[in-house]
Amino acid sequence: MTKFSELGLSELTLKSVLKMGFEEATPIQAGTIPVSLEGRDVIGQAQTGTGKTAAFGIPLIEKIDVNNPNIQGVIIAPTRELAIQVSEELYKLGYHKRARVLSVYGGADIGRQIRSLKKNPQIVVGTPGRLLDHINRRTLKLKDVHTLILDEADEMLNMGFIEDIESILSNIPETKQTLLFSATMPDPIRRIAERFMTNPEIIKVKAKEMTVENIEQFFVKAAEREKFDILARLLDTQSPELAIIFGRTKRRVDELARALNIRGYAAEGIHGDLTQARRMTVLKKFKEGKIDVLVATDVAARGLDISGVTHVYNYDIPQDPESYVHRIGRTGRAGKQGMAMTFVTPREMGYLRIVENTTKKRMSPLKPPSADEAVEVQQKLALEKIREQLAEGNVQDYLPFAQQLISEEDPAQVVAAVIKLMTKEPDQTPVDITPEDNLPMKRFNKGNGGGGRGGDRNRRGGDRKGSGKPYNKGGRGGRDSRDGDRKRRQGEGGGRKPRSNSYSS
Ligand SMILES: Nc1ncnc2c1ncn2[C@@H]1O[C@H](COP(=O)(O)OP(=O)(O)OP(=O)(O)O)[C@@H](O)[C@H]1O
Ligand SMILES: [Mg+2]
Repeated sequence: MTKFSELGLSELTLKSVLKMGFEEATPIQAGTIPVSLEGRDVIGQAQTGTGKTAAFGIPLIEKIDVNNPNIQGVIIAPTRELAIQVSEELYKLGYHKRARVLSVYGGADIGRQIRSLKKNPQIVVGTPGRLLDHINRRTLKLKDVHTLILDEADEMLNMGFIEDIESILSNIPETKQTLLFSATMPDPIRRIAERFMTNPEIIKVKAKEMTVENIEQFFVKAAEREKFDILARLLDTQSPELAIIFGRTKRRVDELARALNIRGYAAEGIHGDLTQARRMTVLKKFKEGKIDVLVATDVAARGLDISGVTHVYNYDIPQDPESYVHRIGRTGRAGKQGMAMTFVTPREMGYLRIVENTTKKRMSPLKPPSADEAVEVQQKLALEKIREQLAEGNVQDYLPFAQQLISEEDPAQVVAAVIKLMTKEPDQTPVDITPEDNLPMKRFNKGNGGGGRGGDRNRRGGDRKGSGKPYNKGGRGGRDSRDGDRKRRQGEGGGRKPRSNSYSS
């Protein structure tokens, strides 16, 4: 175990790190911080929730010259919410040093961002589209940038952001240091990444499995039409503190959120077609526990660090193993426990095996609870609440009513009625969820997923222009648009990408 005090950090940075409550460096931090401080290019790979943000953030803060008012570090992240979160963490890491950090992302007032840029931030965290927009408007001056960081690098290269990233890169001095981090780094993507790095050191935290051990992983085999009732029962029996439910498409997310509301759950959806204001409100409510179920597309799969997420449900099995790793990684962070449940239709079992082969971890079959079991758990929860209230006392104001009821009725009947009122009974209100097709049967041979992405109903064919380069054939046009402010371009939308299922760990 390495303590932060042993990493040779400056006093001010160390003070900020300790103020954040970090004492011991996680393995990826201990592995990459010294190499990054030497100025080497680094590719860092470690499991979800193991502190990659500080792993790249600390060396960057160390390298900021606070007497230089110009931008010195640029961090690119695939989604707006992640850009905001990363900028907040960098702000904390640079708190005592007084490093100035700004986030820029689509869907927000560009005029205000331009005014903020004039206040001389030293670190800018942004989504690719908006960063490029600022470069084109000449509102982002990059001549003093010495560090470029790509968080979730594989995702951005995979998504068709490669052109944007190359354009951003061409505006940054060649002498810069480049750092790339992700929990997943498929070989073909890593090779692309290495193209724009100089002799990078690859630091991979060795782990038996690609997912963290403290997430219990289950699969639920169910027909498409059964999924929703099973989900509701699972929510009732597992009583998550906070849960994220991932759906395949935006329509799916909207329908699930609505259906959950109808059945009495405090749920809201988030996806790339919502306004940025709406996305932020929903996320804030979730973080504050005002809603306890967040329904999301993969827009929320990468990087988001929300404490209290105890359960992740994959209502639809993800199409890539990488997506699975990141989705379930929203729980079980920083050493906490988590549970992940993945629904799979009988015909999609092949996908489940591909995921397992990649993560090197088997999911256990989970028998869906029956309606009776779900009620029983809810009744027990009601009892528990009553016992807690009794232990707390402070019920004298209610005693006269209690005495009145008991004088009129059989006491057992009275208590039974109270428990019934407090029990969330199974709600059979019909809900409307459009069935999704099974993912297409996959033909795959060793090391190559090879399958199409035909199952995605929401494909936006022309999302991004293909560049003719490998891995950029329309990117993930079919998936959620991460940086939704970008102009839709004309172009091929094949969405096929060669994919590797083999990892060298
Ligand atoms: N050294 C540390 N000691 C204790 N907690 C830490 C330490 N480093 C980071 N954390 C906390 O761990 C959590 C996860 O960190 P972070 O979001 O950086 O993970 P990550 O590796 O980037 O995950 P992902 O792959 O999902 O992006 C955060 O809440 C962070 O504050
Ligand atoms: Mg991260």
